[in-house]
Amino acid sequence: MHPTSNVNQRIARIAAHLQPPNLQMEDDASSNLNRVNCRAKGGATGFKVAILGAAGGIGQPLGLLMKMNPLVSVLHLYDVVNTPGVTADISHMDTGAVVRGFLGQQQLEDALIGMDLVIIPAGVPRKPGMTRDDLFNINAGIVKTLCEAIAKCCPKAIVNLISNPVNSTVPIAAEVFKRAGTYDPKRLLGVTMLDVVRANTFVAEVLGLDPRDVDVPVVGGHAGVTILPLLSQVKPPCAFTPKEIDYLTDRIQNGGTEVVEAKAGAGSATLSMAYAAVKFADACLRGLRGDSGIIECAFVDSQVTELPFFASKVRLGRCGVEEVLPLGPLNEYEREGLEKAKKELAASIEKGISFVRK
Ligand SMILES: NC(=O)C1=CN([C@@H]2O[C@H](COP(=O)(O)OP(=O)(O)OC[C@H]3O[C@@H](n4cnc5c(N)ncnc54)[C@H](O)[C@@H]3O)[C@@H](O)[C@H]2O)C=CC1
Ligand SMILES: O=C([O-])CC(=O)C(=O)O
Repeated sequence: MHPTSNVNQRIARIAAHLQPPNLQMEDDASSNLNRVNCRAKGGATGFKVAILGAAGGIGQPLGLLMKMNPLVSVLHLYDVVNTPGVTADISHMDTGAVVRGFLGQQQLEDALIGMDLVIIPAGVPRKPGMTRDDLFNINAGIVKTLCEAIAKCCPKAIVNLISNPVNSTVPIAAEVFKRAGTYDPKRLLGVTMLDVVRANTFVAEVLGLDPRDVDVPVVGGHAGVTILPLLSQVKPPCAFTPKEIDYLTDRIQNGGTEVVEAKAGAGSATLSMAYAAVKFADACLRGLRGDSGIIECAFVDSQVTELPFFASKVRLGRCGVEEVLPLGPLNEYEREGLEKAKKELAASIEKGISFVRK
C-alpha cells in the first residue's frame, strides 16, 4: 500500500476518535443489553455504567475513578451542566472504558439506554446548619425525574442512589419503579458505604490498626441517629470502653456534618464519597460478573426490621442484592440505638413514599 494512504487511514481513525464525546452515538445503544460482554473500542470486556450528576463535586472524581475501573467498558456522564468539558477531560485518560457525555434533559434517555449500572449523585448538597432532610424539597423531584427515565430506558439496570436524603430518596425511587411496573427490589441500593468507610477509619485510629484491616458493619439509614455502627461486631474482634463507644458512635453519625462544617459553605463530602461510591459500585459490578462472597452494607428493601427499607449487610450477585443479611446479636447500647433509628427512619421513608403517591 502507498505510504500516503496509510497516513490517511491513521488520520481518519484519529479524527473519528476525536468526535466531541457528547455528539458520539453509542453503536449498540438499541440493543438495551443490560448484560455484559459488550466489546468496547479499547478492547476491554465489561459493563456499561452511567453517572447522573457527573459534573458535580462527587460526580467528577467518581467519573475519574470509574474510568480507571477495568470492569467498566463504557462510561456515560450525564448532567444538566458542564458535561462536555468533564467528558473531554476524563476521556483523555488512557484506560479501557469509552467515555461519552450527555448534556441536559433532552439527552437523558440516550445516556441511559443499555446501561448495566446507574450511579446517581445528582442534587444539591448541604450547607452548615442544614440537615439532610432539608435537601428533600429540591432533591426529591430530581431523583423522581431521573428514576422515571431509568424505568423507561434501562429498567434492568442496578441503581446506586447517592442523592440525599437517602432515607427518603430510595423510597421515592422504589415508588417510581413500582408505578412504572419495573420495580425489582434487588436492583435498587441506597449508598451508605461512606458510613462504613468512616467507621473503619475512626475505629482503626482508636485501635491503632490499619483501616484496611478493620470491618465495621453500619446499619439503619444515612442520617444522624439512623446511622448505627455495630461496634460489638467489629472485625478483628475487640472490646471498647464505654467512652470509646460514645466517641466512635457520635463521630460516625456526624461524619457528614464534620465535613460540611469544615467546608464552611462550599458543600459536603465529595472526595471520600467518590471513593466510597466507587468501592460500592465495584462490589456491585463484581457481583454482576458472578464473583461470590461479596458482602457490603446498603440501604435496601428489607424485612430485617418491620420497616420497608433498612441498611444492613447484603450479599451482592448477578441480580444485585441476592440476600439481605440479618443484623446479628446486638448489645443493649445498640438495641437502644436501633429503636431511635427506626423512629426517625419510619418518618423519612413515609415522606418519600407520599411524595410520589400524592
Ligand atoms: N449517600 C451519601 O453518603 C452522600 C450523599 N451526598 C449527596 O450527594 C448529592 C450530590 O452532592 P455533590 O456532588 O457534592 O453536589 P454538587 O452540587 O457538587 O453536584 C451535584 C450535581 O448534580 C447536578 N444536577 C442537578 N440536577 C440534576 C438533574 N436533574 N439531573 C442531573 N444532574 C443534576 C448538578 O448540576 C451538579 O453538577 C447531594 O444530595 C449530597 O447530599 C453527599 C455525600 C455523601
Ligand atoms: O453530610 C452530608 O450532607 C453528605 C453526606 O451524606 C455525608 O457526608 O455523609
